[in-house]
Amino acid sequence: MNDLFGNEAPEAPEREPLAPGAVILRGWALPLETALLTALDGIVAEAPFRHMVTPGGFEMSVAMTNCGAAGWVTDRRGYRYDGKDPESGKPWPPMPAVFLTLAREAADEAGYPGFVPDACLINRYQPGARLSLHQDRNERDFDNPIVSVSLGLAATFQFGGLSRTDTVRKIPLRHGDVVVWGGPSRLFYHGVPALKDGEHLTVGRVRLNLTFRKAL
Ligand SMILES: O=C(O)CCC(=O)C(=O)O
Ligand SMILES: [Fe+2]
Repeated sequence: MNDLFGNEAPEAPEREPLAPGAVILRGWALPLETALLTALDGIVAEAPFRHMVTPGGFEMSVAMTNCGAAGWVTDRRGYRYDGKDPESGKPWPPMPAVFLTLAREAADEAGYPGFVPDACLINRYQPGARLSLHQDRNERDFDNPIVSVSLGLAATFQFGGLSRTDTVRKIPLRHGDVVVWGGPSRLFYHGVPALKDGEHLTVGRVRLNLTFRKAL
């Protein structure tokens, strides 16, 4: 929206209810864009993106890395959180302050005050990459919400219910959007169908997604 002088006025981010306990905060991460992307570069320099293998032996199309005390990993042995990057044997890079602030403030805005994540899974979708319908359930307890930040190319987010066969809503997620789900929707099925090709002005030909969890 323009102000009286014809300048872009900073708008209050839109809050879009998604399901009981779940909300989309449109553009919530935009003010932190540069700080987030700079911090991400530092993480990826230490712990590069890699395509992990599912317990069933399939290579994931989404490339992943982590920061924080715990990182989500998958291999032939299963899905789990691990304090160390299996590629390097070293602890995952620490969670940057700007990540923590963003996650805490978004959770607070969504009605989950006091959220202190110890894990941030970083997903990189190149055109064609997808994440099939799943629940986030490798965390120790489900009292804390999931805070999910979208950067770069737009994607469709599928959000269903507690059962895999529940009706799935399809919501476009764009650069800077944040989705928070917890409470009654903490274990709702969700996924991302194949990413459409495109070019994002600052991020390039890719979508990045950060999911903040309290894993331990
Ligand atoms: O990329 C997304 O928007 C969702 C990511 C996700 O569900 C996950 O990493 O568990
Ligand atoms: Fe997920």
